[in-house]
Amino acid sequence: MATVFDLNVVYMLASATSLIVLLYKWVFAPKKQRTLPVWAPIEIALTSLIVSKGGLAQRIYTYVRRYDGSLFGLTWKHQVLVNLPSVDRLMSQSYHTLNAEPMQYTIFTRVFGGVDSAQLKTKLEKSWKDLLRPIEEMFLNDTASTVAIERGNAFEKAASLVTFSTDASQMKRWELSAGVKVITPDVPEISGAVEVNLQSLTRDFGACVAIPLLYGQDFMDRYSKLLDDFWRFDNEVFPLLMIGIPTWAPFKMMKEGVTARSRLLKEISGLYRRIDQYQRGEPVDFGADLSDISKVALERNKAYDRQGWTFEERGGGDLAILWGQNANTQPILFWLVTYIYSTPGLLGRLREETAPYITLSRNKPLEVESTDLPGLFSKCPLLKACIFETYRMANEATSIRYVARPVTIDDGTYKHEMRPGMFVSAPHSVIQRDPSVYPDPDQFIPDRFLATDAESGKTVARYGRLRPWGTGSAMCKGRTFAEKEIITLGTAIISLWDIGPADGAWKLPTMIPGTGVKKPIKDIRVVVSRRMLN
Ligand code: HEM
Repeated sequence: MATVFDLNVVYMLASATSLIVLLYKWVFAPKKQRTLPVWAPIEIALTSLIVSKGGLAQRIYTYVRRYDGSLFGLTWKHQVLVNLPSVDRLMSQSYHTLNAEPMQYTIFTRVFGGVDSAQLKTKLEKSWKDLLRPIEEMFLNDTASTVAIERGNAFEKAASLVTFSTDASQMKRWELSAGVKVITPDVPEISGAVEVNLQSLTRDFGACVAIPLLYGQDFMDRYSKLLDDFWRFDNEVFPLLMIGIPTWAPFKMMKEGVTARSRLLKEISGLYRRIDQYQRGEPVDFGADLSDISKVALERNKAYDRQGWTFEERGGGDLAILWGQNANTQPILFWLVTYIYSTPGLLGRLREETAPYITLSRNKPLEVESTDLPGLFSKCPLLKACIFETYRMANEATSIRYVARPVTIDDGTYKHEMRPGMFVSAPHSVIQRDPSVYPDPDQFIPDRFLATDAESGKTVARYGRLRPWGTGSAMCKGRTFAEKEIITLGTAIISLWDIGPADGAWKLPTMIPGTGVKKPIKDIRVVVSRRMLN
């Protein structure tokens, strides 16, 4: 009897063990699949939170994690590298070892509407470098990015940041979602005042300057819902899709966001159809004017064409670029403007610093007559420090790579062997609110990024440990343009406008995680009036 019982137990244990082994293999075993696990973004967010808060949660996590040292994560498939000292060196490995392309394919198919298939994967692999090259040529190259910024006419547009109009047909595009309320009308000698939603106004203003540089003015004018659709997609469905929530999930936010994405995809693929007609010398749909379309879009169309991308696929491929160009830059502009106006004394210091590089008209209303953009970009350390401090407060950059070949991570006293098939992520923002790195981390203190250059003795802004653009060879390809855009638009706004809180005192909104840059939980109501020179 006892033997039968023992055998039963043995059989049960054997079956349970086999089941566990099978399940383990199914969940954790190496697979050929080269997409980021859906739970990895949650693991990155939770790890960053737990590690920055410390305490019991961190002790438990440290105990149950799979590796030691700077590596956090429960499975071999994905590891989060927290404050790894050698992270820059590790991420600078060639793409044969650490590859960013599988991550891009993941976002492309999970978020930007690409339909996962072996053919699409091959198309992306074969086109990836040709699709990135034109972006590097326009957005990373120093001269080309300055030329692009000049073409954007930001100072001229900024003179109409608010038009003091209540008639939508007379308003500028960036005012349309800003809840404009005219408080006092604008007359020649006394500036009017309008109450607006600052986030909406600044981010749409930035998008209206940037998007035509990429896709031409006709695209903006033809697609009247572009900005609403873009922000709805970015704010509402991007994070949900990234963690694998299906597009059919029955809630309003998903439904509306997916509809907005469908329109974006349709409009961008329509644009690429027109670009294709234009390049082939065929009649262009609607007789659209494509004379100001960027070389980026023209070159990308040729790259898509070489690998036989359909126009629908081109729509998804370029939604990624439209998103990359705007999703971080415009919210950073909003936070920068908010911090400049709400930090006592800062506006005056910045107006003084930037004054030598802009000539203001003495006429009313105030306008910028001429600018010295190279001077603005290279000789305004305080403004740059303000932008760095804004990144520190609001930006959450992460570098995610696929391990394509075995690699050893050098982690001080530890050495970790990473095997092909896994993903590693470096959330660079973990230190951004650490008081041992940045004293008074919740205060906006731009001067912390200023230093004296040992050779020239001049004051310069230095990034230090901040990594807003990620790191390594897949670091942001739009960073030169983005920084110049933020400097230019920020300067244009502070030179021409006074902005104050609508209810008498600045109260900065709580920040909530976004898709890179944090969002305000609620927009801020402000009063905008013309700057009056004495
Ligand atoms: C403040 C604005 C911006 C921020 C904070 C930002 C940040 C980032 C970050 C953190 C990455 C990932 C880097 C990594 O994996 O290590 C990235 C990638 C990228 N960004 Fe930006 N970005 C900004 C603006 C732009 C602009 C204006 C463009 C222009 C189109 C752009 C294009 C790209 C592209 C193409 C990549 C992928 C690079 C690759 O995989 O090789 N970004 N960006």
